[in-house]
Amino acid sequence: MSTIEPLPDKSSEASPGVPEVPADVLAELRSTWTPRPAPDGPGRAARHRLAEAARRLVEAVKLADAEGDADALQSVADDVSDLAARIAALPSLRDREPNLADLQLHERSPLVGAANPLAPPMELEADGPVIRAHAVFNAAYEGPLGRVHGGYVAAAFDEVMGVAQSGSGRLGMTAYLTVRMKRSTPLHERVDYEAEVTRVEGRKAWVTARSYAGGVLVADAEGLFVRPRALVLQDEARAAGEA
Ligand SMILES: CCCCC/C=C\C/C=C\C/C=C\C/C=C\CCCC(=O)SCCNC(=O)CCNC(=O)[C@H](O)C(C)(C)COP(=O)(O)OP(=O)(O)OC[C@H]1O[C@@H](n2cnc3c(N)ncnc32)[C@H](O)[C@@H]1OP(=O)(O)O
Repeated sequence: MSTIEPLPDKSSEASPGVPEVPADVLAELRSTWTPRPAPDGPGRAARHRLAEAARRLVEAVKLADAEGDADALQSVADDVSDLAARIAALPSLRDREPNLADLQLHERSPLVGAANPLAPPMELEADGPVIRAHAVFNAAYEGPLGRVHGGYVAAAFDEVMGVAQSGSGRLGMTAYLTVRMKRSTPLHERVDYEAEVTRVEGRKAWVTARSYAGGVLVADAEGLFVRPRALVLQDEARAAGEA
């Protein structure tokens, strides 16, 4: 894979670098995302299958030709509408407290969630300090013809970098994300991502990432993740309680 110059560091302060994160802390944070667990029962496996079928449905709808048979389109619109009503009538997550498996990113996220039909889904993998990911974007993600929409290019980076920030030892929210789109991100072929923390300062973590198609760099990104003040206060209260 080609390497690139890192994006410019927007801070004028001296870089304190990335502190060593204790292995157990890192493992606990990372275990939330990688590896993707097998479904914890037949209900979850069926839900994943449903999401996969819905992905195919969305792509097929996106590609349905308005110049084709209008009656057939009306007819399937009725069917899909009925289907949506049938699914909505099933027991819903709105009706109970979610459990841990429901809350996991790889279950619910719009990028990596196996149960979320909006997710390609991306696959994540921890490789030491680096988070790697890959995805194939179907026709539903098309922006410029044959290429991934720039908003999804950025969203995919946010996800991978959001997970990579666990390399800082604490989790924050995306404060800014800068994506440099050097080439178009192609549809229908595997796109690879890598992301890592480059610098940590208090509750701020800077993360950089790159994406590749066919081994060629297509985009890179820099982001700042900030642990919200309220959570830092909770961390401090917990640490004081444990002391
Ligand atoms: C709940 C957070 C922790 C959990 C993390 C999230 C999910 C975890 C669960 C599973 C997910 C795991 C991986 C996630 C995968 C994908 C991640 C996606 C993450 C997101 O998709 S998340 C949604 C989009 N995201 C937002 O919805 C943020 C909205 N926003 C805020 O919630 C606040 O804005 C916040 C919290 C960012 C800061 O608020 P705050 O009050 O705690 O802190 P404050 O403003 O004082 O800033 C403190 C210091 O950061 C500097 N600073 C702040 N913002 C800056 C900026 N933009 N540029 C440059 N510097 C900035 C200040 O200048 C100051 O610097 P200094 O201390 O040096 O003066």
